[in-house]
Amino acid sequence: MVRRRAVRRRGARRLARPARVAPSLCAPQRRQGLTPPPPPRQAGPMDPLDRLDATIRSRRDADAGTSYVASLFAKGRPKIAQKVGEEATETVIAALAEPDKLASEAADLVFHLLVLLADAGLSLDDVRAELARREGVSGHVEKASR
Ligand SMILES: N=c1c2ncn([C@@H]3O[C@H](COP(=O)(O)OP(=O)(O)OP(=O)(O)O)[C@@H](O)[C@H]3O)c2ncn1[C@@H]1O[C@H](COP(=O)(O)O)[C@@H](O)[C@H]1O
Repeated sequence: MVRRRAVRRRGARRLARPARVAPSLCAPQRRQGLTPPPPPRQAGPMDPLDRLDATIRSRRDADAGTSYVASLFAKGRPKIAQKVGEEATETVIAALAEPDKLASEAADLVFHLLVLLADAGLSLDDVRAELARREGVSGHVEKASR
């Protein structure tokens, strides 16, 4: 009887302890990328991209003499689209020849792309929604289903 109670107590202690996974099982899993990714960073007013997107849309009726974004809107969509093309080319050149300039060129590209989206009445949220819709579907799988 005394022995059975001791066994029961040991069992309860074992249940109360958090489950441990041997480190030898964890490490290879992490290396193979099988552990879940960290939670996504929350977008919102503190995100520089969201702030930029809002600033760009707020320039729609601004003075083209004082606002570069307003001057782009005033020139029209073909000119904005041309700027996106130029910045994309500069980004590609940086990636291949001047990697230290890649982040800066990518910022120019994203900035002009946001202006183009705004001119077409779209925002970063529309791009987010499209990317969310695609989430988890491999490009290979999507292509094969066409
Ligand atoms: N992030 C940017 C940003 N990135 C790049 N640029 C401008 O984009 C322009 C690109 O220069 P280019 O020589 O390629 O183009 P360009 O001078 O128009 O020459 P052309 O194509 O006309 O020949 C430069 O004037 C850069 O300063 C930007 N201008 C503004 N912003 C952001 O937009 C906000 C609003 O800007 P304003 O509308 O000017 O108040 C700013 O507070 C910034 O946060």
